[in-house]
Amino acid sequence: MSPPATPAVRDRLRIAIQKSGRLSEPARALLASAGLSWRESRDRLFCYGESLPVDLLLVRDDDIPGLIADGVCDLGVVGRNVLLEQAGERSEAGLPPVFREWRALGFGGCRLSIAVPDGWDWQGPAQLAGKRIATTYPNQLRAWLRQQQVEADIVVLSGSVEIAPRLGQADAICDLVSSGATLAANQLKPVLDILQSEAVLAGPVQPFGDVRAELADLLLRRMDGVLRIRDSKLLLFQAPREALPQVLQLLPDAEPPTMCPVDGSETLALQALCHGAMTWQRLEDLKRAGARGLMVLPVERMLA
Ligand SMILES: Nc1ncnc2c1ncn2[C@@H]1O[C@H](COP(=O)(O)OP(=O)(O)OP(=O)(O)O)[C@@H](O)[C@H]1O
Ligand SMILES: O=P(O)(O)OC[C@H]1O[C@H](OP(=O)(O)OP(=O)(O)O)[C@H](O)[C@@H]1O
Ligand SMILES: [Mg+2]
Repeated sequence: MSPPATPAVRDRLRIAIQKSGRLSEPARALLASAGLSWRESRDRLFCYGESLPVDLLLVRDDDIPGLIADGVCDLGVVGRNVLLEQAGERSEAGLPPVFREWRALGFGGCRLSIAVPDGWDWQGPAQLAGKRIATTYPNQLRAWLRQQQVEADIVVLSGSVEIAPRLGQADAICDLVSSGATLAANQLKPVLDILQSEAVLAGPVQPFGDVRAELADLLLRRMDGVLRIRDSKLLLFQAPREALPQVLQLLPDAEPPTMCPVDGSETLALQALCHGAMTWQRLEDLKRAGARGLMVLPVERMLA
């Protein structure tokens, strides 16, 4: 691992995202929603920013924290699991922190979990004492074992961790779990989560000392706007004035609605920005409460 480089003065911001994999498309979609567009290079490893001086570097996700540490990239979209693992590696090596989580991005959700063979009668972490635990996340596992005051052997693997107990390489594992299907297919059960992970925007610990600070601020403000309304919907409908209390009770997650009378009648036309899920059940409840002509529209952007 190279020492942190003094960040070069640059007038463009460079963001690293996963080239291909789980975080690749959602990361691009999020950045595009924040108004970024790019001219793709032929090798598709570098995309030149057209709408703003913000370029993309397409890389393996594991390389992203190191690229930030080396000052090659300014920001990156990476799983919290990867970011913390590499932060742990630096800290074990006595190196100062150089990257950190700037924002949680709400996709790529998974857990880093301890899993044991189905047949184990799980009593708690003390049961792992003296056992071999296979993982690709040795730094987080080591820190967690230390916290639990449990001494166990960490077997570091580069992949296919779930098969280790069946191959006799380990007694338990510590790996990413989402649906749990991979564990089940390998006769393992999750017993403890040591990390809740999701994709994050990672950036340097030290603020940028040049024009990149303004660019990063602008990008963050836009991303926050996108994240805030990602699941929001604009609800349009009409309702008799007398039904208003019941209708509004069904919209606790809405911004104060805009209302206007329809042709001087006792009917109101309403427009409400709702941040929670707009399920069929909720629409049916609204209709029962007196709402008519309900229309649910997606919201693309919002400036606070
Ligand atoms: N089963 C899962 N469900 C949801 N998210 C996951 C799952 N597995 C991993 N992730 C998240 O997605 C990130 C990227 O996973 P992916 O499998 O695409 O990475 P990879 O195989 O290491 O890719 P690369 O080729 O870039 O190294 C993980 O670091 C984690 O944050
Ligand atoms: O709980 P689940 O929904 O089954 O997901 C968990 C699996 O997903 C990831 O593997 P991936 O499919 O990316 O394979 P890889 O680790 O070999 O890249 C992770 O390493 C687990 O093995
Ligand atoms: Mg990887």
